Amino acid sequence: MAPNVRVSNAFRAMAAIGIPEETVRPVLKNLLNLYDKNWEHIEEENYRALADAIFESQENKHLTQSSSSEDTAEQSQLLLRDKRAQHEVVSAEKHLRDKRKEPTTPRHPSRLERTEHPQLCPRDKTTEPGFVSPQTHCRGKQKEIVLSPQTCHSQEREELNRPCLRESGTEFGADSPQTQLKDKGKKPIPQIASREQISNSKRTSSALIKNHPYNALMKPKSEPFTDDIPHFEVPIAVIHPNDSCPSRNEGIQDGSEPMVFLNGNEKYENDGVSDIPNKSASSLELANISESSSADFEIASSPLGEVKISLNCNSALGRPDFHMPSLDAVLKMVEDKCLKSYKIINPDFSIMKLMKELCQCFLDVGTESTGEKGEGHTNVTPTLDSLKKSCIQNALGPKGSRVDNLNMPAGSLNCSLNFPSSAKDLKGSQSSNSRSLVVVHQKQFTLDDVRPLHDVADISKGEERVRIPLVNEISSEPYPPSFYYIPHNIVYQNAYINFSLARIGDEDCCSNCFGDCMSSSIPCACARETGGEFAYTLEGLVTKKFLDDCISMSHDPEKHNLFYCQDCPLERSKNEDLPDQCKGHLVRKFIKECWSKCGCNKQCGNRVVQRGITCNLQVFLTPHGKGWGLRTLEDLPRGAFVCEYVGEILTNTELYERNMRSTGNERHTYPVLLDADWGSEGVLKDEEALCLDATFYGNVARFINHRCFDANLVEIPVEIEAPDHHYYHIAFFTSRKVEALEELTWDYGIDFNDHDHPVKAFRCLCGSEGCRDVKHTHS
Ligand SMILES: C[S@@+](CC[C@H](N)C(=O)[O-])C[C@H]1O[C@@H](n2cnc3c(N)ncnc32)[C@H](O)[C@@H]1O
Repeated sequence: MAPNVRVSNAFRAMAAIGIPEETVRPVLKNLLNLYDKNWEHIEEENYRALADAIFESQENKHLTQSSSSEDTAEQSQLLLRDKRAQHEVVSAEKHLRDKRKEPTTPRHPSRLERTEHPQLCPRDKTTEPGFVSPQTHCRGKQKEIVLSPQTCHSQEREELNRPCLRESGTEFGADSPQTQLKDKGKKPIPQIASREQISNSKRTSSALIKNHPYNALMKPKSEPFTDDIPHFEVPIAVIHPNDSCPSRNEGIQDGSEPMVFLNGNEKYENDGVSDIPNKSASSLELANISESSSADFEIASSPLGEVKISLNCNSALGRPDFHMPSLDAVLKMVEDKCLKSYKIINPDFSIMKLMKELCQCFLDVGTESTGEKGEGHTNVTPTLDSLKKSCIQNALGPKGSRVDNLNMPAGSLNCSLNFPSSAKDLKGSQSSNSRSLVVVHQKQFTLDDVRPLHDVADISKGEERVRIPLVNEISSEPYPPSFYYIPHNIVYQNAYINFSLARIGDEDCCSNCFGDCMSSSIPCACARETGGEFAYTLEGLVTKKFLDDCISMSHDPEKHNLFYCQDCPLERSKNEDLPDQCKGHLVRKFIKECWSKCGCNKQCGNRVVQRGITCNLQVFLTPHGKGWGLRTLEDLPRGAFVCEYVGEILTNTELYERNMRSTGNERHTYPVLLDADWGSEGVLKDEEALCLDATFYGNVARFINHRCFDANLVEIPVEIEAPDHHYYHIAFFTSRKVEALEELTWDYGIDFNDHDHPVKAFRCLCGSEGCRDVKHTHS
């Protein structure tokens, strides 16, 4: 083969994995020199040697920040000689093949085109809103993590690993146990994947990244770092363990002596750090694991269990070319190195997880050495909780009093790791033992602990078109539990929703309409789903017939169609090997609203739910023990839209994982299953079997209390953006005329007599004559 063809082929192969020609060129040149123009070595295994050399040269470039291309070339040559034969490299061809594999999903037939669901049967309440997936098995699998011995420079950093979130229709990577489950049985992940490659792929196609083997490497967006806390910089105690990870090193730390160096089980003093100002072992413990003379690795902990990791790279000192690298770049490089050098193929691997493991190890070892670990009432919390505690600390005044209006941005749980002198004022949350190591008493810190208080003038914080005030006229209970107010649903992580315009066929939109579709004498294509008639009246209310049908479905589900999945996602996630039979899903009526591909305007009468809340609502403390509730401040006619049920969109498996992790008092709302139209989709994949959870992220609907039978709201599925019927909006409409100041209620569909249900139902205080919580009503 002619050399120029071979060069082009090499460029093409590298381009396929996202490496530009200008990056390839100098490395290829060096490689050819090194291999004496022996192309076979370069071409074998899909240019493995070349890709390897490029990655290493780039890593090296990051490390030294050498701007000279000659330097880079020299470094690549050096690296090439030292190249490890065992490295595995992404197969360029495979990657290219994967990239081409865009999933295509056929348009789903409209409801009218579909065949009717034949089976009729009594309703099973476990399929109702209020049903929480009952899976309970635990999947706490320990990861194998190998620490890279290579030195690197980093400032101290913390990251709070909040749940990964993305706006509906956008994609963030997976970084969760769910991914493990989802990817179960799939091929191992190729071991070199830069974050750029991932995000490039992401831009190419969200559908692609969904199924992309690299998606497990993508991490939730990092929180801002806290990187300049001077009192962490000098160690109080220094540990030199034999291991790189402080595993079971039974070192003894003596809190009465602030400067204690530990080497394995040996203890010796070091005067060099004894005069650290403003330090006290009771407020801060710090271990320094010095692996080599070139780098120090420090871990600090506070009495609250907060842990800070710091890497000091001595070799950087005195180098004129050194500049502070971006932490993201450092983390990315370490992840890449770990993946390449140590062949870590756990799809969940991330350097932040490794750091957290490290913190956990640090605390484990620390508390183990006190001899107090293992008692049922104590627990050393991992970094996440520690950080949260730090936030609480910041939220408290000098004597532990709450500081109102803590200025913490919504959407951020991150906070700096400060150790205020009042740390000890947090009585009950922690204690120090005689050696000043910290034992944190088991306390479940929830969102309530870390979120700022609500804005009583508008609980939506300006997110809605109307203000939604909060009042408490009956007790001193100050605020409802904290949550993030979101006006629109947000995908938690793995839920698959495709909002692409290309998927909306001509029969699913009215591109030829203009102005208000309702003013036309002939209903447009968007009315097709509702039998050729709009579900809304000219006044914007749900039509009587449509509303009656929906209310009847809610009251007497057994009189309506239930669809039985052949392979029910709910049962599948309970027991993958031997799933139970589907318990049935109610086939509900849909409203289909006009949307962006339609020619009408935003004021079109067939756009009600998407315009958001328009009536005046108020969150209030209910008088009879139901907690907070929602009421209207104005009279509402029958069929009026009140609000949507907004929350995180989770897959059924994710909900199961969440339920497994949640503690009883953490759950404030009921997840709602979006199973109304599962029958139209054939066998649903887990990422298509969706539900909403408004516990942590939600809107005002999370305050709507349950009422058996005669609730004044009814929920109606509304299709807006996605013609795929596994995703729709849940909208609440009034089922009758509601007067100002009446509490708004909704029938959660709970079967209070189902004592086998994994989620214990609350004691119903709805007061309805037809209350289904018979045992409690009559006791
Ligand atoms: C979606 S939340 C409603 C808002 C809630 N009351 C609050 O204070 O945040 C559901 C929870 O409210 C309470 N709740 C709702 N309806 C109730 C009822 N009819 N009787 C008693 N408690 C009720 C239960 O604790 C339930 O778990």
